[in-house]
Amino acid sequence: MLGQLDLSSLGAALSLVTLSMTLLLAVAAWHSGVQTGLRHWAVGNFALMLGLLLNVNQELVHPSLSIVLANGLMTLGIGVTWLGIRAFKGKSQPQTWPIIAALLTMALLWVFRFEIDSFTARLGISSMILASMSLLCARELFVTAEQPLRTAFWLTGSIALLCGSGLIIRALLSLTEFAPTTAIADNALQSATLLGAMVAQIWLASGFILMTHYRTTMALHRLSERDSLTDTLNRRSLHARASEVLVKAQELQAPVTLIMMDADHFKRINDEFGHQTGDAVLCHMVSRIRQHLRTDDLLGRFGGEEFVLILPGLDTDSASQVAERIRVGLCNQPWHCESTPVNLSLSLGVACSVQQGYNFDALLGAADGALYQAKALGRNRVELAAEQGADPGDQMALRLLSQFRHNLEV
Ligand SMILES: Nc1nc2c(ncn2[C@@H]2O[C@H](COP(=O)(O)OP(=O)(O)OP(=O)(O)O)[C@@H](O)[C@H]2O)c(=O)[nH]1
Repeated sequence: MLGQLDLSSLGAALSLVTLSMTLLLAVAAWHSGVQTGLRHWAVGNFALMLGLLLNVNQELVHPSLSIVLANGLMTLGIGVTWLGIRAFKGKSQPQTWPIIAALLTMALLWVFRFEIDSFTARLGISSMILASMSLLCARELFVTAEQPLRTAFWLTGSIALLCGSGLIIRALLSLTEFAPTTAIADNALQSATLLGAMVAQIWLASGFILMTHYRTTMALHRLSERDSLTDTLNRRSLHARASEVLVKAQELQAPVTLIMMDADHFKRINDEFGHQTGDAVLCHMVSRIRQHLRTDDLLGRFGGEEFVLILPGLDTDSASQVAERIRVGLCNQPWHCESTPVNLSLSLGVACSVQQGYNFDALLGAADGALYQAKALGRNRVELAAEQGADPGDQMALRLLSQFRHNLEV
């Protein structure tokens, strides 16, 4: 059936599909902003389109020259696409490689046209070179990435792999009786190549757009979840994620501990060293805290210099040890502002679900009370939350004491 398809109609359809995909990628690249790779893919597709056009309309230029030029352009097109994948992944750009590959293809085809005229050799060589380029692209795409980006990477990689495999089969078939006698002869192998190229064009362009779309969506999601200065969870996402952790823990009847932390006398640091140093000290503080965390722990910024830590699976005793390690670690590793040490300490309040229950706000309130107690008792210390039902009058007295001490010390 494939052999009955009209090659020039297929060629025209392929040219139209390639042109459409090139335009689609060019429009996407135009508005791509910081997204790297799309411009390469648009340019690569353009070169590929010119190559395919020349290949199926050999009368446009001298037929023999046409085949040399067409394959050079197609090799260059896939090479630039490969550069685009590397740019998308933030890898180096060996710009000269696609040019060298294209020149090599043209030189070989020139030899097998003008020195030794062998159509079979030309078919085999061009198929093998294009197959190698496609497999190089596939290799760059089979990477471990966060979902859903990995799906887009692997989907596009699978298409590149299929293209490469198809071209290898084409090279092998060129040695058999399935080989066409000329490039423009209506033949099953030629029709299959053009149909395959058409489908691959659509899938590859869609794969690249999907990769860009998923990466943008993931970046936006991350921005909406994180505090821009410290890259910890913001208050809203901390609340949402902590609530999920608490629901799961309640089902399993496992403990969860919440630690509320507040930098001591942070206003002094701002006043003495400036706001910029204050910002750097906050980032330093977060990186020191992170040294003591496991992958499942959640760290969020609750207010200016106030942070909340959720420790799933830890009871009061184990969590207090973590809190103490964080406190001591920060005291021992001050931030340096032009070789002057900027000493910083933390007050921490610890509340565990075993005593306070699994409600986020209740845990937060209890840890906040313990934090005020730490502040009132002189700062740079860890305090445990009072048992549920403790006298609220005591809590109020502690807050007043803490404020009084703060006012005296400032
Ligand atoms: N540099 C910087 N400072 C901040 C940021 N957010 C809040 N602050 C400052 O943190 C300081 C907090 O001051 P206070 O609430 O008086 O608390 P404190 O000086 O740490 O005293 P205690 O908490 O009582 O030990 C204020 O000066 C805020 O301007 C920030 O993102 N960057």
